[in-house]
Amino acid sequence: MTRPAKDFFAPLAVGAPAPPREIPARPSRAIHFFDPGNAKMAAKVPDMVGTVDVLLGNLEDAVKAENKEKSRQGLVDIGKATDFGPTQFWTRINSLDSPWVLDDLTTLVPEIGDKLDVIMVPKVQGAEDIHYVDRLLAQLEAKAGLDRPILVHAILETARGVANIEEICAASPRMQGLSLGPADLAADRRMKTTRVGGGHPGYLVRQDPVRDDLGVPQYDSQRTSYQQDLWHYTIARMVDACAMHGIYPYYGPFGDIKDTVACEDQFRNAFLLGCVGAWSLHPAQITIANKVFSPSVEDVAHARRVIAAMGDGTGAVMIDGKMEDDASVKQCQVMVALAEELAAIDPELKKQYDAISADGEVQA
Ligand SMILES: CC(=O)SCCNC(=O)CCNC(=O)[C@H](O)C(C)(C)COP(=O)(O)OP(=O)(O)OC[C@H]1O[C@@H](n2cnc3c(N)ncnc32)[C@H](O)[C@@H]1OP(=O)(O)O
Ligand SMILES: CC(=O)C(=O)O
Ligand SMILES: [Mg+2]
Repeated sequence: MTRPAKDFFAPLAVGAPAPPREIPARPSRAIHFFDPGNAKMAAKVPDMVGTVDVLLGNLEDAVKAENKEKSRQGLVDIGKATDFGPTQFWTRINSLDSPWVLDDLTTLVPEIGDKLDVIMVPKVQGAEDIHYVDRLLAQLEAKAGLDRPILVHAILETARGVANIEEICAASPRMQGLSLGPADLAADRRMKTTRVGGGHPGYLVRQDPVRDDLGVPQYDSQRTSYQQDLWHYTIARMVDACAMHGIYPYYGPFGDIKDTVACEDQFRNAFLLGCVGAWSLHPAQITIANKVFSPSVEDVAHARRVIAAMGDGTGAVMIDGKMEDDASVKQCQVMVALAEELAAIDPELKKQYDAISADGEVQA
């Protein structure tokens, strides 16, 4: 059950910081996963600061059971030693039914709670999971004397989690966003796939058969087929639930690291539908996410042109043969606002966007 409005923003423990009234729109095009217990990966973290929007120390799946303590301690060491500058610092804790999660939270909050921006909670099933984390975080924050609340991000990776999506988003003012967990979700739904995200060649639609002169279908005729997106439904639900609650949706992992082309396509589908970022499992995927989740110069130029032409934003104008009105100007404002947020943290993008005049002309 949701708390009544008068209590929704009250701290859940005496001395805990006040929960946020609004979740800031911090750029998070790539949430880059690393195992803090893996010495080679951990050594790369300081140099990655500033090159990626989010660095996430992963403690859950992909960390072997025998290495859980080592990874947790590695995360504490990295958190203490690193100045994260403009880069956000997140972690993915172990699942709430695991033997490790309590130690994850009771270690991380006192040790590096002042550095952690967001805690990602896997396999969230419903509001009850967020309520548990919310109260425990408040108690730990109060005990540690933190003055800033840690935000919470839920991974949707069970059918129940997807069915309860709205209540999960609404469960706490700490809720920062949702990620798709396609691998566990596929298993939980009993989908017949064996991949970590991405498409499947068998999930397609096929053109109707050609008919002969008598109208008889020629089933063995050449028929084009089009692969479909397995994740469209879930991402679309996530986008609506997040937009309704003022929080942020993310595509999750794309496991075929070598298939950079399909990764870019999958990320772009998510970007176009409304996601703000995706996960990166390997350094090569940071470049892809940064490219895809940054609006192109052409799109920003067009958006500025429409905004300039629309004056106070009402009425209708014709630009390049297309009707623009109040609704298209709002889309253009979304594009320009994102470009401005990204320009503030990405000097290369700033240079590109600065070359676009207020009325959409691109200077050479
Ligand atoms: C379904 C889910 O839950 S998804 C989320 C959980 N999964 C993860 O977090 C996986 C994270 N990524 C990884 O573990 C690794 O990238 C793997 C296993 C996929 C591939 O690792 P490798 O075989 O070492 O890849 P590769 O040889 O291309 O690595 C090149 C270099 O990048 C480093 N590297 C690879 N992945 C990462 C990473 N995520 N972060 C930082 N450095 C990395 C490697 O250590 C290697 O360093 P070196 O040049 O000093 O030797
Ligand atoms: C992202 C994740 O944890 C999954 O796909 O299962
Ligand atoms: Mg998972």
